[in-house]
Amino acid sequence: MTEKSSAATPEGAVAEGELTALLGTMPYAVSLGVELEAASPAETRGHLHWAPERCTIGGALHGGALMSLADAVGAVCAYLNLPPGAAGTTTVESKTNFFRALREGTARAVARPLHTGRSFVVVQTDLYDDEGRRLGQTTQTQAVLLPRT
Ligand SMILES: CC(C)(COP(=O)(O)OP(=O)(O)OC[C@H]1O[C@@H](n2cnc3c(N)ncnc32)[C@H](O)[C@@H]1OP(=O)(O)O)[C@@H](O)C(=O)NCCC(=O)NCCSC(=O)Cc1ccccc1
Repeated sequence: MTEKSSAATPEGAVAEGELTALLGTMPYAVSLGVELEAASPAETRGHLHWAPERCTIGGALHGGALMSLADAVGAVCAYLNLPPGAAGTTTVESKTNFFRALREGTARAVARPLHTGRSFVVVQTDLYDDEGRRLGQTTQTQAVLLPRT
């Protein structure tokens, strides 16, 4: 995410009516089918429904799709934790463990900040199935982008 909008302040949650516009700053996530449910600095939630065209062999949701879900939800969480004066954020590192395959239902992402610094925001995103079983976990590092002069 490279542009600050007036949709939210780092102190507060994003209004429900602003979630679509916020996700719309990431067209790839939108085209994949990621949906944003709630976004605040403390916790951001989103989901991606299982679909055959999002699968790899054996009907398992593709790992890249899960990473994309985690990255999009994590990026919003990082954005909401940017320090004053920041212009935006971008992913510079990401690591995912896949604990179980998703073959039906919905992958649900819950992102929380691990570290909010002047240079980097680190976000941990847990991925769950509809039964609350953990599908995986992503830890990503987001750079704090300053305005270009
Ligand atoms: C199977 C295993 C790898 C290992 O499981 P463990 O650590 O030993 O854990 P545990 O024993 O607790 O079992 C947990 C569940 O697994 C089931 N199960 C166990 N063994 C087998 C077996 N031999 N065969 C089948 N299933 C087996 C087991 O029944 C249980 O389910 P249940 O409770 O019965 O319903 C598991 O961690 C897994 O499926 N992870 C997700 C992998 C995944 O979906 N990756 C993404 C797609 S790849 C991709 O897209 C590439 C890519 C990536 C990134 C970017 C771009 C591209």
